[in-house]
Amino acid sequence: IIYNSNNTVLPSSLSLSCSNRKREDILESAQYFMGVALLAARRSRDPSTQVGACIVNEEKKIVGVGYNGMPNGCGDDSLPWRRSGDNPVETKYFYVCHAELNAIMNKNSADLKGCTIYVTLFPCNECSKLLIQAGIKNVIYLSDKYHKLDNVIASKKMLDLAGIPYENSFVRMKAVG
Ligand SMILES: O=c1ccn([C@H]2C[C@H](O)[C@@H](COP(=O)(O)O)O2)c(=O)[nH]1
Ligand SMILES: [Zn+2]
Repeated sequence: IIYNSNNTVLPSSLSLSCSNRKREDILESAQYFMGVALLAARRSRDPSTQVGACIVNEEKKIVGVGYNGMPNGCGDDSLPWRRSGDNPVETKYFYVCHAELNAIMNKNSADLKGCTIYVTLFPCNECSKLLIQAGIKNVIYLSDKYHKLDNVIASKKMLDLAGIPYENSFVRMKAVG
């Protein structure tokens, strides 16, 4: 049975021609997984940078999704979202849980060995430590806007030493076509 967008059943002749038509614009899997990461990022309350992460296992099944947000139970607006202040305790950086951390904590499988993470921002040094220790084997990222910051330089150093490749998703999609 085929339904149209109003949830009414289509006549059989129409449904036949619809179901026979080959769809040309299906999402390639890397686009799909980064799309899930981008959608997760839209849940973030961070006013300046919203990050989403989607962890995928070797069978290409999503096993964890997360976005940057304040720790559970801390309230949506009880902690500051400011980037700067006289005292670092008044900024977000001591509190916010990174998207990668949340994706790992949200995992629905026993472990993450051999998984790939799709993440909208290049992982910081703390997240790369988590990814390495969790057994993640690949990082696909979208933005590298903080590539000049020491934490990202350190992050890449650790990923390199651990033999974990990282790839920009635009480059990857071009290669896949
Ligand atoms: O690996 C990372 C690095 C950063 N984030 C989050 C943490 C913050 O909420 C923002 C960065 O804020 P800026 O205002 O751009 O400094 O991104 C993350 O989730 N994962
Ligand atoms: Zn991080």
